[in-house]
Amino acid sequence: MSIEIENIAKQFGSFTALNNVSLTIPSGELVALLGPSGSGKTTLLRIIAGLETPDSGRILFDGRDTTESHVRDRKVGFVFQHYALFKHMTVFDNVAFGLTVRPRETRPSRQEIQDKVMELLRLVQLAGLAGRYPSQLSGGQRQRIALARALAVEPRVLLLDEPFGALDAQVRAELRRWLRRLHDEIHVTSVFVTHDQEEALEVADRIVVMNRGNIEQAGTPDDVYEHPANPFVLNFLGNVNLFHGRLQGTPQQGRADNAVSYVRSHDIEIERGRQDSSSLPATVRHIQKLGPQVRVTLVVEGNDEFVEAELTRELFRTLGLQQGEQVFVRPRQIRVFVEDYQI
Ligand SMILES: Nc1ncnc2c1ncn2[C@@H]1O[C@H](COP(=O)(O)OP(=O)(O)OP(=O)(O)O)[C@@H](O)[C@H]1O
Repeated sequence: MSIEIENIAKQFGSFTALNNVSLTIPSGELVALLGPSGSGKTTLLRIIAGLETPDSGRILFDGRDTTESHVRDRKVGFVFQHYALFKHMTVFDNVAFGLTVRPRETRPSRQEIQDKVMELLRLVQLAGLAGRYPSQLSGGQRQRIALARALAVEPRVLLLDEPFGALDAQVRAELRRWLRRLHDEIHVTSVFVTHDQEEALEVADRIVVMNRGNIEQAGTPDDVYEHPANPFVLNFLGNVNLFHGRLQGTPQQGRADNAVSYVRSHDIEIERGRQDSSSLPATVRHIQKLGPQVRVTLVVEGNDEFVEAELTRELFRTLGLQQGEQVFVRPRQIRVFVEDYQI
């Protein structure tokens, strides 16, 4: 089912949580709402769900206005960060819950419920744990059960609010790959909230970058990463360096005086000798090893601007860099934005 978000605005007192937000989510897409804390992601998700009422604007499901319809009638499935499984019920009963509480006329038979729950447990790869209680599961398993429970009622839309937020990094990474595969199987239109750019880039068909109640950009992961619409998006999707009024002789030459050049840390090359005028002399200030990567902080000569470069360990070893050394930095890919924008 497609979702259209039309001019949604929401204030909390004098605070603008959503500022006339519009967005179309095609049927079957997996969309990430990505943004810093307080940018309005959860508020938008709750409005789509019908848990919150917008001050103005409409939400359409398959072209039909849902603004006035009750949460119950929207056929929305939810998964939240903190697993809200019923502690006193087994995994089986948790997943069956949405079906067993249906009024008698629409409730499936006992056998149908049994088949459906077991099918869902197989889908989330936990068929062997039907008899366990939530306290006997790991965090990742609980989230998969929460997802099976949300899917049991065959939602037309699945909404996930930081579903893996409370889990450790490794489980998170596993679960997001799993969610992607699951979505490829079931194709239910899904919207998930995250502040983790890696999660959004890896999982989503489309990323909606939010900031202060506005949508900064919506596009495929490649789009937003390769063609960020503004410095906010660029900065939110990776470490960047700013160069104010430097980098003469580079492609942005001749642009406005207030133009600022942005270069991602992994697009900064470090050279032993100066190749041409696009290299800037710099001193190595700090070296930090981060697993397979090495982050090198440098100070560009002539001003006090710090530049961060990210290199592979291999390249770092080849260069044999030492703290305090003089080298040259060359920005590989430069993006220029006129400075009327605050990150
Ligand atoms: N019921 C409420 N009453 C008052 N202010 C609220 C309410 N709900 C949200 N807000 C405020 O609206 C802003 C947006 O909140 P929201 O939860 O949508 O942000 P978010 O992008 O999901 O952030 P996070 O990643 O921290 O959950 C926040 O500043 C929050 O404090």
